[in-house]
Amino acid sequence: MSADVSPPKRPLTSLWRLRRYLRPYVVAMVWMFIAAAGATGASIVVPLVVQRVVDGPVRHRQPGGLLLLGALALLLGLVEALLIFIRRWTQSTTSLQMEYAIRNDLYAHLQRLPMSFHDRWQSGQLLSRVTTDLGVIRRFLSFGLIFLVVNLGTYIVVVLLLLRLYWPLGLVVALSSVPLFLASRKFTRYYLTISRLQQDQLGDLATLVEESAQGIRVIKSFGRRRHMGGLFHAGARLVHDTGVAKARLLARSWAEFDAVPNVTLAIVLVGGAYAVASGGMTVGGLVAFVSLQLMLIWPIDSLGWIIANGQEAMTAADRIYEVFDVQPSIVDGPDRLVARQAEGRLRFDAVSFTYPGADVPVLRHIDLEVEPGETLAIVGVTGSGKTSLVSLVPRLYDVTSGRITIDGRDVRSLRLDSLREIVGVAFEEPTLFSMSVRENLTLGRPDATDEEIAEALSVAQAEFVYELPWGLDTRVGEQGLSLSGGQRQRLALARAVIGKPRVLVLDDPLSALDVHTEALVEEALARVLRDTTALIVVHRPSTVALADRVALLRDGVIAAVGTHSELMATVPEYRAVLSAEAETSRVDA
Ligand SMILES: Nc1ncnc2c1ncn2[C@@H]1O[C@H](COP(=O)(O)OP(=O)(O)OP(=O)(O)O)[C@@H](O)[C@H]1O
Repeated sequence: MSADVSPPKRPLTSLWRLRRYLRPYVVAMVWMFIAAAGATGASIVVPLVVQRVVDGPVRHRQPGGLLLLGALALLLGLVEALLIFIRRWTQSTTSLQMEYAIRNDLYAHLQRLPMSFHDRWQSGQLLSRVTTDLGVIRRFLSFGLIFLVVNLGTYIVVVLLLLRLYWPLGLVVALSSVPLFLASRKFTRYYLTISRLQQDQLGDLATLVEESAQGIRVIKSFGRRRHMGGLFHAGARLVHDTGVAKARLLARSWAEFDAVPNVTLAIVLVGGAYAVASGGMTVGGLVAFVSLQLMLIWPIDSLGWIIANGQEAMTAADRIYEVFDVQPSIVDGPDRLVARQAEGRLRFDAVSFTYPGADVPVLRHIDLEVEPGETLAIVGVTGSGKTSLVSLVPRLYDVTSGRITIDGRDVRSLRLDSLREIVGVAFEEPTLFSMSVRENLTLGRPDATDEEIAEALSVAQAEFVYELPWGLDTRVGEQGLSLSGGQRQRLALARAVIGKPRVLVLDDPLSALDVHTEALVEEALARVLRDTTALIVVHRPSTVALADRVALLRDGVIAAVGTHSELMATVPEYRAVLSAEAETSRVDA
């Protein structure tokens, strides 16, 4: 998913849908509004006290009367300050708690979404949704929403008071809301599109930064620093241009919003002076009128900011619900198969598979049976569908037709935790997380004992971890100690075999190992494979020796199945594939 210039489709609905996160804080929100309304109420009363001061003690030259009214004004000021403190305290805690809850739910949802979703979405887009967009929503919930309600309330109350004080000028102020309404409508229309565009562009930029951080080795070794710099520059320029357009729109609208109360104020001053001169109004009345009207400047001025804030929150909510609305397609089945009692008979029954969104199937009518304890190697030229085939067993993707069974049970009928306890997996690209070696190893089996860890490390010939500065507690991965490709691969293999899963799926797990280490790993792995059903994608002829039988995959179809020697003797294509692979590995070595 990349930047999309179309405006969001249902922004208000998306924002409204977030109300369920507000629900636990309804009481706090009510207090917040009461405090905000109280503070504004206190500040509105002050001009009315001033009116009494001007028309009373000042006009009649009675300083004694000032004391009481002065004390009242002081009290009102103190009440206002206290209420503002209560509002700010409550709003920051509740909005941060809401942000925390939404962020946790969004992350959990992302983890539930299938591989096909992650294939389609840029990681930077997801990153910006989990960070920036949630921040925008928090700011709206903590400021925008409150000021929207409070300012609207202030506007209505003050206009009513003004009408009561002197209705002809009150009417002028009331009518000034018409141009304000028109200006805000125009602003809303453009701002929504532009803020969505900018948020999408920021997501694209985050993707670029992430990819170039991950691929820094390739960028440097190919001397592509300038090229990547150019790409970043172009992306950053887009964000800059959109930001400038957004700021100009805001500035223009701000000026329009600002002009209205100031023009109205000028009319009021002239009209008010005339009304006082002709006896329609007292001096105190005019002072109160003008003071009250000045109180409208902030609510009107901030209108642009509040609308902008609200619109950004709508866009952010829309972007978040785009993710929330994707239903996890790979979900738990009803059955549980106890890992210890599973036999591990694996069957592909007329399996076909097409990647979501693709037109052509990558696997067609695959029929395979792997007996408990048997090892089946998958061999085929690059792109023939080997990785796709093995990814279907742990349900990284679901078959398009046919079924895969373990002990006669369709994998889709099993609970995912049960399936993943039975199936251990290692892929060619060994991903390690920024955690300790132990945490990386026990990712799928948090309850693994030290003996099980030691056994797995011995199978994968990965005892080097004991030599690391803090042994099993050494932090590896992106933020930790850098390991070599072969070391990472051996850790990933150990992670797969830990706790002896009934079914082992290995996608070319030894590709990064030197010939000597590979031989040692194979020897140890052979012992594990005796009791485990295994499906191993194999490129090197030496690894084929681990397998009891081999299936040759050609263009997504099983072309031949048999023992290594049978296929070597009878299938020239098999010989060709393996000798080509052997050639490649010799060159690699
Ligand atoms: N996530 C994906 N979405 C769409 N098509 C994909 C995806 N992953 C792989 N393919 C396509 O499926 C086909 C088979 O790919 P696959 O990775 O299964 O082949 P392979 O035999 O494992 O290749 P290799 O030996 O190079 O790893 C390829 O044509 C590839 O372009």
